[in-house]
This record gives sequence, C-alpha cells and structure tokens, in this order.
Amino acid sequence: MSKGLLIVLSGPSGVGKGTVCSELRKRMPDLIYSVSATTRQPRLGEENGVNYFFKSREQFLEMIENDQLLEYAEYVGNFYGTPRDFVEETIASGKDIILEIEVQGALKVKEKFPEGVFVFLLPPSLDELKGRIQGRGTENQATIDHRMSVAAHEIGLMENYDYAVVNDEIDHACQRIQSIVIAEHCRIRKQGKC
Ligand SMILES: Nc1ncnc2c1ncn2[C@@H]1O[C@H](COP(=O)(O)OP(=O)(O)OP(=O)(O)O)[C@@H](O)[C@H]1O
Ligand SMILES: Nc1nc2c(ncn2[C@@H]2O[C@H](COP(=O)(O)O)[C@@H](O)[C@H]2O)c(=O)[nH]1
Repeated sequence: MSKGLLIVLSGPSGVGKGTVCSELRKRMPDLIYSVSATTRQPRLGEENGVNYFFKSREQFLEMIENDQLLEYAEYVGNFYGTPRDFVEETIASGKDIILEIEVQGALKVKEKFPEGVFVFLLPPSLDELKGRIQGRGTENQATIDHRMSVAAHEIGLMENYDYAVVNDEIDHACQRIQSIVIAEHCRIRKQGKC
C-alpha cells in the first residue's frame, strides 16, 4: 500500500490557515486533520481533542520528554506541538493528513519528512493580515502586536516551502491547495511507475 501525503499548511497568524483548513476538510472528506497539543488557554467555543489537546506546561514538557511530539515550538508565549504517533500511523495507513502549524515547527517537520508537501499561506497584504487578526477578536492588542512582529520574520522564511498560496478569497485559496494535492498525488504515482 502506498503511503499517504503529509501536507503542512503554514503561514502567519491571522492569514486564515484555520479557516482554509476547515473548508478544505469539507471539500476533501478523506483528508485527516492533525489535532495539536498546546499550553494556550482555550478560546470561547474551543473543545479539548477537537481544536487542540489543551495541556498544562508540565504535561507538555512531559510529552517532549517522552518523545511524543513530531515537532514543537514556543510561539508568542505558549507551546504548540504535533502528536507524533497519529501522524505516522495515518501516513502508514495510506491516508493524507494535514498539519496546520506555525513556521518554526513546519521547518522542523521538513527536516524529518522532506517528502511532505509544504504550503505557505500568504495574506493579500500586511494591512489585510492585521485587519483579519484584529477582526477575529480573540487576542488582546499586545498579543496582536507580538504576532504581527513575528509575521514579518515568518514571511521571510517562505522560500523554504514548496508552494505559496495567497489567501485572497477562501474559495480560491482552497481550489489552489486542492490542485496542489491532486498534482502531488499524480507526481507520486508517476514516480512509482519509473
Ligand atoms: N480569505 C479571507 N478573506 C477574509 N477574511 C478571512 C479570509 N480567510 C480568513 N479570514 C478571517 O481572518 C481571521 C483569521 O483567520 P484564521 O483564524 O483562520 O487564521 P489563522 O491563520 O488560523 O490564525 P492563527 O494562526 O492565529 O490561528 C478570521 O476572522 C477569518 O474569518
Ligand atoms: N509548531 C506548531 N505550531 C502550531 C501547532 N498547532 C498550531 N500551531 C500554530 O500556532 C499558531 C498560534 O495558534 P493559535 O491557535 O493560538 O492562534 C498558529 O500559527 C498555529 O498554526 C503545532 O502543533 N505546532
């Protein structure tokens, strides 16, 4: 059985990764979503095990110690990490999995899984990015400013990715990513025939 694709969707905070990812999951029902662990407090409406596995700092450090994370990063004061077993088991079972993670973590995944498909989501402009993160209304101004300052550095790392997709409109961004996934499957099938 051929392995599934590991798809990493990354980009600055507020660009729309979560929004695009949930739309992609509706359009591609076979696509598996990797639920991350985090030490961040849940936002209103977020559920443990659905949006994140919410952990204390001690629990998160224990996951690191036990090598349970494929990657992790400290981002704007909190830890975020990808549970390893779920990703590896999903790929081995032939299913595609999508990770929605920030840039430091994505680059660590690339070291371990260079055959993954790395997609950087871009905002139409930095003003639009700030407008989106402010409009979401989930962070205070200090956190928004911090996330925006990290965003400039993150965008500078875009060249390490396989694809850059502008999230101008959700529908267009999803269509582009769906095309990338189809093209990657074709490429892998052709390689198999050689
Ligand atoms: N194409 C788009 N056009 C306009 N608004 C958008 C678009 N995509 C997402 N948004 C809005 O931008 C805000 C941020 O989106 P979202 O939470 O998906 O970003 P994110 O990249 O996952 O952020 P974070 O990394 O902080 O979790 C949301 O209010 C969302 O509705
Ligand atoms: N390196 C990782 N980054 C992750 C993971 N899960 C989510 N994230 C990213 O963190 C920021 C902030 O997320 P928020 O939910 O607090 O807005 C965002 O860029 C996420 O994509 C992970 O497992 N590893």
